[in-house]
Amino acid sequence: MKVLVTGSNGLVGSYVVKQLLEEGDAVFASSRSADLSGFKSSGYHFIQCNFTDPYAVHTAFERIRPDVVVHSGAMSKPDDCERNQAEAYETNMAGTVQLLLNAADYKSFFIFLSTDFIFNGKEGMHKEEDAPDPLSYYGKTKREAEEAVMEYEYGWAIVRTVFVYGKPLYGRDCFLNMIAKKLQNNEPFRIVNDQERTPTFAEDLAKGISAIINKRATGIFHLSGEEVVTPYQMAMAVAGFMNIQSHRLKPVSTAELNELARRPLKSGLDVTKAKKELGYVPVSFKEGLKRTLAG
Ligand SMILES: NC(=O)C1=CN([C@@H]2O[C@H](COP(=O)(O)OP(=O)(O)OC[C@H]3O[C@@H](n4cnc5c(N)ncnc54)[C@H](OP(=O)(O)O)[C@@H]3O)[C@@H](O)[C@H]2O)C=CC1
Ligand SMILES: Cc1cn([C@H]2C[C@H](O)[C@@H](COP(=O)(O)OP(=O)(O)O[C@H]3O[C@@H](C)C(=O)[C@@H](O)[C@H]3O)O2)c(=O)[nH]c1=O
Repeated sequence: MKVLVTGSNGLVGSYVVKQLLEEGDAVFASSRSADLSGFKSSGYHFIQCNFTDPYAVHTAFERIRPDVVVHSGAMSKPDDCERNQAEAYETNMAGTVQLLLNAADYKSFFIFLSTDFIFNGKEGMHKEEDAPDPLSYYGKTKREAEEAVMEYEYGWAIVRTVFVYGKPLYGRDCFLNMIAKKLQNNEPFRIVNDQERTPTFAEDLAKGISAIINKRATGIFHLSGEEVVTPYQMAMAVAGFMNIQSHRLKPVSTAELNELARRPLKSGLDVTKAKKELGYVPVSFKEGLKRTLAG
């Protein structure tokens, strides 16, 4: 099976590529910049492509003729999206439409990575059918892209996930590694403690996406962890794992942190459907943390 994975230089894309290679698929990894990975297997191919460029996307699809597209590429920093709204729309919405148009030519099965930030976070533990109400421009672009995906005729799945963490395969640190470095250097850092999340271990997410591909499961799926924690609680778990009692991490409120993009306060996702229909079994946060930070 030939799978095109966009966003392969990112945290999520890197784990999806790894998982699919392990399963023996022909993986066409794609990012805007040059390949960061060290993947060497014969099933691995890299295509540098800006998916907002219609000609580049057309050429890539002509070459690959993918059976499946996993669209993980995005402008994924909510504050950047708030600041540069035209670029965020072009990347997250128009780029997704460009990929959908080309995927239709090859009747590829299309999987789109979306986010808990499409919800307003008033209730928390959202189910797939809950009404979207994004608070940030990032969330709005992802929701509009979801709506475009739902119009696709040849089989689609939308995977919503939350605060993904895992040992970086390459590329930038995840939140947990970033906190570990602050602790090691005894740096001061203010961390929000009134936002609830169900953080997602990247390996679990990649396995869930693979199950969707193998079952050709269509519709919306929530794939995240099951435990509700705040970023400050996550950071304290890192300190506990590292056995550091004295540190300069400080809990703050959302109002005090005063980030540019509004974030949902209660944003956990309910994964009951994925457990039932995909056999999705996420690890505990404790286990995910251990596997992220261990040697
Ligand atoms: N990380 C998280 O906690 C969560 C992520 N998500 C969603 O999951 C997906 C992946 O997130 P994550 O891995 O963290 O993202 P990253 O920011 O780590 O990676 C983004 C990837 O997208 C690529 N990309 C961005 N713009 C373009 C473009 N115009 N053309 C081609 N490639 C582009 C980047 O390429 P390059 O680096 O080469 O520029 C990079 O490979 C996103 O859709 C995000 O919205 C949802 C919920 C939580
Ligand atoms: C920079 C900073 C962040 N934080 C918190 C806010 C946030 O909860 C967490 C991580 O910060 P980030 O800005 O990376 O994450 P943030 O953008 O809030 O997280 C989101 O990412 C996008 C892609 C999603 O779709 C969401 O699911 C979600 O995980 O750390 C602090 O507490 N203090 C700080 O100084």
